[in-house]
Amino acid sequence: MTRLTLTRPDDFHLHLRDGAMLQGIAPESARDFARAIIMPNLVPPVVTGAEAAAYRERIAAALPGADFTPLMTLYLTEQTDPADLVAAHKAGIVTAVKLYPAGATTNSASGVTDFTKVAKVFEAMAEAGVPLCVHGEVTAAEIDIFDREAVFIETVLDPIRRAHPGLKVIMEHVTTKDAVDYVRANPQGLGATITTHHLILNRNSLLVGGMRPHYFCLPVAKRELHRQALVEAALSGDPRFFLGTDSAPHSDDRKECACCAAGCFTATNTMPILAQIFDREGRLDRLEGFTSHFGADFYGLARNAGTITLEKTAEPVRFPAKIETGAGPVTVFEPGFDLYWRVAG
Ligand SMILES: NC(=O)N[C@@H](CC(=O)O)C(=O)O
Ligand SMILES: [Zn+2]
Ligand SMILES: [Zn+2]
Repeated sequence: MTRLTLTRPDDFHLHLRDGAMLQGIAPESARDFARAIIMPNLVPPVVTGAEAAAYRERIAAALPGADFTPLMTLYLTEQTDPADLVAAHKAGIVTAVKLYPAGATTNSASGVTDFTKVAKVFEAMAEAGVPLCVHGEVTAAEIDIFDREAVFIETVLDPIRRAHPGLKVIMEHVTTKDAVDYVRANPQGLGATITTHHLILNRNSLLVGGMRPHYFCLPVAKRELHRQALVEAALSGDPRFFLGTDSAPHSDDRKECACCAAGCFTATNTMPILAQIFDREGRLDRLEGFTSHFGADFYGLARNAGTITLEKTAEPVRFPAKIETGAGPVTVFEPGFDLYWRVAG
């Protein structure tokens, strides 16, 4: 197959940042994607309905004339007001709520430390049908960074889901076989996003031959067997696994330094990379479900009406190495193999 027309895709996990960075990188997502779940980890974070509405306006202003709908999230804190959250959801301002364990990742200092303090918020969300997006890593210093997702599932996520069986949960950017198995074992109200880069990277990619800051993200890439489990889940056609790129731009000066920021920037070339991966595995027929149907279905959103067409090329396709922004250059994710797919329109 050399041409493939798909329902326009959605990105169910995206960082657009703010200010000059937002201006520079938002068009990279709006080109291929119709909608995206916008992460709220700004500095300071987006915690109220009013802040989400104002952020949505700034995103719209950065994308004049674009056919792109930002789906906003609130950053859950121990002070979150359930009434404000539910009202913002009812008003169509907020689509979901994001849980960051305090200190787990970039800009997560205001996250939750004591999960019993947000029980009332979870109750209100379950009642109103507001989904909870979860950054699933524990942060205790004694837990090895490669084990943090698996330990989170057992010690935090599973207890929350048992206490609030009506809560719809999305495990964001899953990186382990443990997470894939947990989703499969729990058919009710549980989904997971998979990123583009975690389908490609294992921990060797990050560390062998020198440290690669542009491959450093959180949760960190794991052993090869985990990457294989993610590829298998993404290609399986199981509708509980869908695309959330976690495209997370940082300017090069924040990546190429002694203590580099976590995040891979994949907005520019995600669709060609995914086409290549699905094609290589002989499963192009499953790409549309993963990128354009399953996430919308899980969130209870209508599927997009528009389409995009992907085209297979004879020669490798070149992408810009960097996107220049007013906040500095941002390096585009380099998959480590030639790409023979491009978005034709
Ligand atoms: N994924 C990352 O490595 N970084 C994200 C935060 C996140 O999604 O955890 C960011 O905001 O930069
Ligand atoms: Zn995260
Ligand atoms: Zn993220």
